Amino acid sequence: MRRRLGKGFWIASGWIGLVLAAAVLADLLPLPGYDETLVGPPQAGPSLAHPFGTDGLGRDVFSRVVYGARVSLGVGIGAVLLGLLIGAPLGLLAGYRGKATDAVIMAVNDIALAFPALVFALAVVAFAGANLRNVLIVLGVLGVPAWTRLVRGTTMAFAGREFVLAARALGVRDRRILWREIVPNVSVPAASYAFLGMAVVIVAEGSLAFLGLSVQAPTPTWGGLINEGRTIMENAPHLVLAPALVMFLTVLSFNVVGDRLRALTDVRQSGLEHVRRAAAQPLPTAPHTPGGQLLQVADLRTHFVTERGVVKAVDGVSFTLERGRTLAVVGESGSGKSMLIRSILDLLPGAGVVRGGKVYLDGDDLTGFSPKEMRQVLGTRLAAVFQDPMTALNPVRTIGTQVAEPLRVHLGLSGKRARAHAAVLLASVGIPEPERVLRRYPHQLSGGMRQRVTIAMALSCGPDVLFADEPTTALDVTVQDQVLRLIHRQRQERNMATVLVSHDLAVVAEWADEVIVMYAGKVVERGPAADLFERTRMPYTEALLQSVPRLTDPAHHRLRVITGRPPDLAALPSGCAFHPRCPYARERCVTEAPPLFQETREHLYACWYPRGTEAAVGDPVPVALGESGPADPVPVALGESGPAALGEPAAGPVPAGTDRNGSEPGGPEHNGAGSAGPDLKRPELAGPEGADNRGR
Ligand SMILES: Nc1ncnc2c1ncn2[C@@H]1O[C@H](COP(=O)(O)OP(=O)(O)OP(=O)(O)O)[C@@H](O)[C@H]1O
Repeated sequence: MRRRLGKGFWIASGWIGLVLAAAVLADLLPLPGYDETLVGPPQAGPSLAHPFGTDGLGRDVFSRVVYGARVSLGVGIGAVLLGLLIGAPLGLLAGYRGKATDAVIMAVNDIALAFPALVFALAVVAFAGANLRNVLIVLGVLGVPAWTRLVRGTTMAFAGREFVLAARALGVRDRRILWREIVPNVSVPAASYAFLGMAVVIVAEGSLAFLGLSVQAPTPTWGGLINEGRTIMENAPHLVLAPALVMFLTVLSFNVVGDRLRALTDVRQSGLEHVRRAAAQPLPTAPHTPGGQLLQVADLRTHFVTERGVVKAVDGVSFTLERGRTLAVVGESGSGKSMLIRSILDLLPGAGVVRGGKVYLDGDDLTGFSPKEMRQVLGTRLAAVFQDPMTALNPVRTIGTQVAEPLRVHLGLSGKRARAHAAVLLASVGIPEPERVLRRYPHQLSGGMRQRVTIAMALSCGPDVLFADEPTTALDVTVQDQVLRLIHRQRQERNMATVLVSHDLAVVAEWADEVIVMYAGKVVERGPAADLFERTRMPYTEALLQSVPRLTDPAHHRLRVITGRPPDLAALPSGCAFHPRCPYARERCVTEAPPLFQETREHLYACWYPRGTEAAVGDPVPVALGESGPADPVPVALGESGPAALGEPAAGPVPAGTDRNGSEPGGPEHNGAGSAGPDLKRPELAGPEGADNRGR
């Protein structure tokens, strides 16, 4: 810290400390009184007895500058504290609550900012009387809008960070999140701004004093001293130079300290697109009766109302999950994987977002839960691990306080017992010397250790379902496997269900029982992992599989990529959203969006011309030459939200050339595995087949 702050910071801090100490201890210092006349010859220059000389009445200027510091620093510190006390809570509220609260607070704030501050200060002080209290109040109140703006911006940036999301996913109350997660992080930029603000207030007070509108004589102030000396400046320049120099050095020091503290903070925007505050209508909800599954998601939709239009980040996703199983969600970046998880956990960003559909946990309709009820579920029955363990942990709190948090919140353990339990938890996820790790800060641990900590936190209250959103993306490859093994082992030991978001198909092939492939917010293929990889039907899934690098590829082999760009979710192409990138697209794909068809009871796909079936016979046919092709498949009776989507058998016939029981279709045209299927049996990607060859 010392090295990063630099020498300038320490010199400036030293100067501020010196001036502050002199101002506070002035009465104890061996100084003549600030209003004691003729302690030396009038207008005498600096000497040993009077380092800053004397003024026209023979008063000691050094003593007057020291006592003047009381007013300048007193007003500086007092006004900044006043602005902070009013502005910071308003900023926290606006930044954390968002929506209407933010709109109202910021509208009032913007009006306040439009006032010409100094003119306002002059008018108020002239009217109410020039004294220390009035000057302090006026300058303090004038600082409120800037404080509100600063704290609001910082709060917003941190409210979108993963450690806040993680705290929310643990069911921690808003007030506690504000105090424990946001305030400590806001305090560093706030401290920086406080120093910069003090410099501004000292100058403002000096200006008022110079105009005779601050504390009145005989109490000296720096601005007042400069004003006094101005008239005899030609004969005694030290009368102006001494207080001006001290004031200059003090203001400079406050600026240097504030600036160095600011450089320590790296508050970036959350990266979320700007969302228009539109009065979005709730999406209709599909009627559905829950069955006996642990987690059931029915027709889940998450739409963002943005300036570019409605972004359908999640659009009608349905699936079910049993205890002890792992469901993998795969897809390119931006396909809606994370939003699906956040939508299930009800952890969506506030403004402009609408959610529809149903989420059932053990038969309980979570979509009907109040925020308070949802907080009881998060952390206890549902838990989440996020991508980057560095951002998922609060950098300014020790591991111990963070791991103990859910234990205190949900299990009501006392500080000591929570800490003891936290050590046991850390040990259970393979962290050596847990007691020592509890005292550490996140940056003192390796990436793998940090992710183990977040997993321990997520598992602390024994959740039924663990959501792991790309838990290994930010980790070294050597650590990735350990973390996935850990999640897998914990899943087995605790009989949890796991939802694993990943874009790494090798990981999915190794660890998942079931797979959902997402494209443009929709499920385009879904089924048991082995079945889906062996009998890939959707060309997008096939393309994803083909783009996985293989150890058997020759050296300098060009990686296969999915051509084209992922679609703009606010302006999706007509028909099948994948058709502009699909080498097999025909006319029907351009005009009609395919529903989900059944390959087997569990294996569903959204494609008019699925791979490895008669419908896909022959070479790719260009869109322009298209026709609707042979043997149209028959959609699942109720689309994704229907019973088949939730594990019940579908009505209606199955596509020609396919087998509802999932047996291998015959005939030379059936490659049976899509073109990518056999690759998944490669030892380097999938390992030996079978549901549980992973009992590590
Ligand atoms: N606040 C928001 N406003 C508008 N659109 C958003 C917002 N948040 C996310 N989106 C959009 O939702 C889509 C899905 O995002 P999501 O984060 O779920 O993708 P992802 O598949 O998890 O990608 P990645 O693998 O990169 O994390 C993206 O296109 C994104 O632009």
